[in-house]
This record gives sequence, C-alpha cells and structure tokens, in this order.
Amino acid sequence: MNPPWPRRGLYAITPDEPDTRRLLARVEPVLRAGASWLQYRNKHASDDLRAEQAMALLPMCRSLGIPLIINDDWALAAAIGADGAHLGEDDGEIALARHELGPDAILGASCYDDAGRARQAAFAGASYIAFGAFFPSPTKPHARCAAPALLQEAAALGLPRVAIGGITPDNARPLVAAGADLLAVISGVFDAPDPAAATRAYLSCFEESP
Ligand SMILES: Cc1ncc(COP(=O)(O)OP(=O)(O)O)c(N)n1
Ligand SMILES: Cc1ncsc1CCOP(=O)(O)O
Ligand SMILES: [Mg+2]
Repeated sequence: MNPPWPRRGLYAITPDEPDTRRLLARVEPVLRAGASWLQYRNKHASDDLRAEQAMALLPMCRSLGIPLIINDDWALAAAIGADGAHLGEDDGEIALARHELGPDAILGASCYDDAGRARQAAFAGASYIAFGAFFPSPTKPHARCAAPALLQEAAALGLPRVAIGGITPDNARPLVAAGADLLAVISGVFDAPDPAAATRAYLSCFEESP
C-alpha cells in the first residue's frame, strides 16, 4: 500500500444508490467529515452504471486525498485508474489482481471468519485483510459471522485489519480494542440522519485506542 494512505479510521462503503448525482451528494459530506477510505459498492447497478458512478466518484476522492477502492471488480479499478479493488471469495484471485493492478494498488481481501484465508491473501499480495460480519448487518443479513478475537490473531500478518458488518458508533470500540485498523461501514453512515455526524462518531472510537 502507498505510504500516503492513512492506515486507520473509517472506511466508508457506498450504499446501492441508483442516481449518480445523489450518490455524490451523499458521499461528499462523509468524506469531508473525515472518512479515510471510500469503497464504491453497488450490487444492483449494471456494468455501465457502475463504471459511470465509479468514474464520477474518482475526482471527488482525488481532490480530497482519499483513496477510491472498487468492490468486486479489479478490471474496472484498472480501467478508470482507481486506487484499488476489494475482492471476496467470488471475485477472482488476489494474485492475479495484484499482477494486473501493480504493486502500489490497494488490494483488499474478504476473509470472513477465516484466519487461514487471511494468511493466503497476505501471501498472494493483499494490502489489507477484512473480517466480519461482527454484528448483524442490515445491508447483508446473511453474512457469515466473525468473532473479535480473529482481529487479534491476524495481527501477526502485519497488514491493516478491516472490520465489517453491522458496525455502529456504539458497538465499534471492542473491535478497535481488538485491533481493527479500519471500520468498514455502509448503513451506520449512510442511513444515519446526519452521515457527517455519524462519521465523526466512528472516528471518536479510535481516540481511546491509540
Ligand atoms: C472492506 C470490505 N470487507 C468485506 C467486504 C465483502 O466482500 P464480499 O464478501 O465480496 O461481499 P460483497 O461486498 O461483494 O457483497 C467488502 N465489500 N468490503
Ligand atoms: C459487504 C458486507 N460484508 C459483510 S457485512 C457487509 C455489509 C456491511 O454493511 P453494514 O455496515 O450496513 O452492515
Ligand atoms: Mg464481493
């Protein structure tokens, strides 16, 4: 991972928003409030809409110095010059994505509840490893469940650890205490009445765990 990117904080993930202008209007206050990374994720969009939305987000992220990571699709990340891609078990090989995106790309791997998968992802060239879901997720109700101890166990891999799944400002502190470097959040930010205030509330969870 490139040294300028922060290794800690809120990793905001976009909601399935079909309207591109509205997507930008929803994301901008979250980035301005202090989110560290942005993932573009839209599970309902066509290929064309995903390309349109990812390309629309990129200049905003660039101007605010925030890396844009594309969910599921390293080829789209490469095509638009995004900062990286996030791959789960159905999204292709980490090693191939690393080869195609180059050494500086941020490449994330979903490891669910599986420390072995995290080791393999690290070996294959992942820049960060993601675990979860830690809590019931409104966005992905059938996500596999993980325990916070996994975050501690994965420390030895020396990569940033991302926690995901049903994380709110009220339940996040034990995950940070267990070693989560980044909190990956969709609904807790974008369904909040004030997403910028929610962003700041997540950031406060890091203040007590230096
Ligand atoms: C940071 C982060 N962690 C996990 C995921 C989930 O990826 P995946 O299992 O491929 O599921 P979908 O997001 O594709 O539904 C993620 N996107 N980001
Ligand atoms: C993509 C994904 N993978 C596990 S839970 C989840 C969704 C996270 O969204 P939310 O923060 O709304 O639970
Ligand atoms: Mg995926």
